[in-house]
Amino acid sequence: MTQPSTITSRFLSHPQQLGVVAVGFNGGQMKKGVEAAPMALIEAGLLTQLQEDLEYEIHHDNTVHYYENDIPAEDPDHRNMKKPRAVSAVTERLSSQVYNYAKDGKFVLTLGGDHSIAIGTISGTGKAIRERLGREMAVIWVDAHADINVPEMSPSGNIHGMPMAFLTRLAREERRDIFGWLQDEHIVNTNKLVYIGLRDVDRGEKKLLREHGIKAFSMHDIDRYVIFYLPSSGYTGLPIMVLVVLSRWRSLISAMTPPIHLSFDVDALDPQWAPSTGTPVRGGLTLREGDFICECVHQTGNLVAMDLVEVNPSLESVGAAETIRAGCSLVRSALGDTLL
Ligand SMILES: NC(=[NH2+])NCCC[C@H](N)C(=O)O
Repeated sequence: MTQPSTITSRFLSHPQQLGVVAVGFNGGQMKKGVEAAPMALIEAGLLTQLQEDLEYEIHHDNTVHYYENDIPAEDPDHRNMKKPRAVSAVTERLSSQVYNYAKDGKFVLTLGGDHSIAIGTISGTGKAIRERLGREMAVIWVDAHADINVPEMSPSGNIHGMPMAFLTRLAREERRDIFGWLQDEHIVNTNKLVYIGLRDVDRGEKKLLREHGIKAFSMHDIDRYVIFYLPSSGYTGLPIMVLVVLSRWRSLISAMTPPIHLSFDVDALDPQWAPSTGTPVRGGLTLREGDFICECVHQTGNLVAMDLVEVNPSLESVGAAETIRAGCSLVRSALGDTLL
């Protein structure tokens, strides 16, 4: 039915080896259920598909990590952050789990969990890439939200809205137990960050994106290419968006020759395709557009790691299965599955 990827990986020494980390963590936000996503994705057959159809050699401890022993009993708010010590301890542990796979030149796939876990995954791959290749990694963040709130300006205090602020050092904290463990080797340069799919960006975040010249393709950008190119062509919307965004993207990506960590929040998809998520926002990507982004990123040959986050199977009874299926599809596309 399918076959392994034909794309040559530019940065992995063992591109067919897949390190998988299953992170059942929900402490970056307040809704229960997101911790069940890794098990739901695995039960839906994701790892089997990667192994059997795409011929990956899976390295997984067959455990969903809930990090119970890392979560402190007492965790009062700090600088407007909720559960700061828990998120810090879990992401610190996760960072070394991801690093251990990435340092061997394996691809690392992390199944979340809420998006706060990206503090762990991206810091772990970033450190390994610096050590292995002596270069900085780029991050493609596909999401309805920018998740770059500095704690004081966050409207919710939920850390899943802040990971990119800590990872770029726009937010800093000296306390070791509250992200003070993040070192230079873990950090992402703001000029190596690209957003896709944004449509719910807080006021303070908009200011940060502007001030730091952070590249972002919002849903407006995706719509614009469709509308501009539609009248002059016989194609329907999607292929045109594909053509235009692809060409925009190709140059962006070749300019961005660094290794890429793809952090995909399922809420980048429209709730029509992925309703079972904690902070859904209407007007998002179709499933095909999401898959297409993943396919393009795979085709660069630069991809070294992927996170899939914010699937929450308990929020919707009917929509949960659909959201899980969409999540599986995104991961397969990023790992080289093709339609033909
Ligand atoms: N990963 C997510 N779903 N993030 C949603 C963040 C929502 C809002 N911007 C906040 O900071 O609270």
